[in-house]
Amino acid sequence: MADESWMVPTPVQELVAAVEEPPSRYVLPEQDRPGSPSVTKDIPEPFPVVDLKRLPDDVAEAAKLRSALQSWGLVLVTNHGIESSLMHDVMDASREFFQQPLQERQKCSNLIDGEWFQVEGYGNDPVLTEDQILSWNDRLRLKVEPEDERNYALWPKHPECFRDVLHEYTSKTKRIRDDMFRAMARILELDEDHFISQISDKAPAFARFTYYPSCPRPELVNGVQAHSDAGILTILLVHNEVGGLQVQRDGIWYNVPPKPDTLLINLGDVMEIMNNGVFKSPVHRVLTNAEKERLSLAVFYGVGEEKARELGASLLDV
Ligand SMILES: O=C(O)CCC(=O)C(=O)O
Ligand SMILES: [Fe+2]
Repeated sequence: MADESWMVPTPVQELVAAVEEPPSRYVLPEQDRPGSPSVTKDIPEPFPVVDLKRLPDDVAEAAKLRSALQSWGLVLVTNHGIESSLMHDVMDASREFFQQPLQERQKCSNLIDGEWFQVEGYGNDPVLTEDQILSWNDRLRLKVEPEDERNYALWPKHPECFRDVLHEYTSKTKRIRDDMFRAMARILELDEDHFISQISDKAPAFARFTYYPSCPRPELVNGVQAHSDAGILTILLVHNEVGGLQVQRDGIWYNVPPKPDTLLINLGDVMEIMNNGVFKSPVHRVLTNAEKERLSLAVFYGVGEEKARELGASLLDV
């Protein structure tokens, strides 16, 4: 039988302990490496930070949001309704999960029979071809919406609070999603419920916890390869403000500065289609770091397959 072990790489967390250099499967072709030859800059100040609670009544705040979504497709939000203690709790729970021995983490594995990828669970993203360049991260991906489709068998049992904390966190991010929908509809002079009414109660959402171990040669690899998110919008929380996220515009990569207690919201491809391209779905990537590990939690909101098909969007992760 053909050797198909390439389909199931060793978790990066285990790899780092064993190698001094990233293995060739992680090394980017020269032209795609961070910093070369493309230019990297810091996002020009002031980077858009929007107060979510003030959006409905404050024209200046809404103008900031419009400009951020038109020029970057992403925005940092404050006053979003998630207490800083809950932000810490969800990240601590995630860190505790990744700190467990491999055998424990694999109880949530995204492989069926140790071989076939499923969309949920712990591991790496699907490896589709033998020459695919791998990303320097391990992740845990869980369906959080609709709630009755959660597969709790894949949710970590340790730490014990994991389930409750993630539930509380995602019930709040859903409210943020809806606040953003209403704000975008108002900006576009549509009925306030325009976007909300198009999204069914059965629309899916996934939480993705990503762990980026520190990398001995960050200039050779990507933490996450360049991509745009497929769905409607993504709400991102980064632990301890470790940088690394970059967004591309006009061929230039810009560093996105993380800020304490803020969430980063970026739009996805389906949203770009739904608003006729006024607001962008940004191409972004994550770089690694020689000194620090990085931990993030992204909650991806989609429209569901039926609506995506109607809109002619890609059916992946919607
Ligand atoms: O970890 C991050 O900062 C972003 C990850 C990301 O872009 C993704 O998972 O789609
Ligand atoms: Fe992304």
